[in-house]
Amino acid sequence: MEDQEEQQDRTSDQNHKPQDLPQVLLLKPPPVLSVIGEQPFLSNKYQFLKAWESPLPLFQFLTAHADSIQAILCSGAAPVTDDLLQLLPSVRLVVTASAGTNHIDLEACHRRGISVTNAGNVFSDDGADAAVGLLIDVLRKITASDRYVRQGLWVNKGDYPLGSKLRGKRVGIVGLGGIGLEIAKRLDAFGCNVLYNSRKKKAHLSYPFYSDVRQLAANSDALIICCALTDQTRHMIDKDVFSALGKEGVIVNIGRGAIVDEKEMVRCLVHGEIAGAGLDVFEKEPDVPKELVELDNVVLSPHRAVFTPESFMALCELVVGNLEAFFSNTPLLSPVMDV
Ligand SMILES: O=CC(=O)O
Repeated sequence: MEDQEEQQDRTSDQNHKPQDLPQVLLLKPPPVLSVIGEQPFLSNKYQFLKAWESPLPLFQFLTAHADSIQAILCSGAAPVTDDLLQLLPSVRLVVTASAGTNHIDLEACHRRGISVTNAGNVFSDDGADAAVGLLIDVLRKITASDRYVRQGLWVNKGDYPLGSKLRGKRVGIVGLGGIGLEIAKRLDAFGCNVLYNSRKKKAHLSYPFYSDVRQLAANSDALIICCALTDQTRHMIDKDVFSALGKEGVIVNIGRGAIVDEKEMVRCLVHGEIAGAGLDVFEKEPDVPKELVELDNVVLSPHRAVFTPESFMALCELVVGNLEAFFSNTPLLSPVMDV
């Protein structure tokens, strides 16, 4: 026999015709949807409107639904610009399925009274694991020596050159947010000396703070970039930072490609002005400068540092939680901006 409460719930669900429900716009499928599927996101409080499934040109599609779209679910693949928001006057919430918010015009959201949520801390562990993994890989030449063995060079050419020890290294973390703090914890356990640069000194932490990223680089053997991409941080890791890091220095970037002056980084790597790099992010993804592909002291990864099925499950709960909170007028779970 069917549970009576459930039957009542279903009856009340049926009273909402989908066309009556407020709509959540998706311009492109965020990666979490492709991995987890749509089922966990379904609700009787809102309806997903998937732009890519419509035969209409985007502009027409958006104007047709302009009054009913109250929220946008986005990811880095589909920017939320002022022009887009201009077309959608009923939008009051932007939920991004990412930690980074550089694809959202935050100033326009603020001006238009639109709240924004992100992935909060759900990616912190995986992001930190990947960052430390890339650092160890570059220092100990793990994927490079894997290639050496697979190509039969161990037999033909002899022993592979030694890598460098992690313990005792001075590692400068650029951006001590959720991911940066998890990186610091892991590096503590590996016996590294952690130092950091951040917007502000964290009063409760004893790691040495450097307000100038060049000074941080000058005192570090490796730099790990995990800050947000903003107007202030774009190309912050430049020629001067690389020269301060020096010939033995290693850079790891799991933040955003454009935080680093990529041309300059490639030049420094090609000329041996820094020792190596572990890179999950690039300026023009998915394009990776061909020089990097040819360098054995560079480890490359396709912007996957923070993604695991487990982190996607947690993200799914958070996204649904934020949408449910918004539509039931309760506090958002991971606000970046709550207006
Ligand atoms: O890069 C991934 C994210 O910002 O979540």
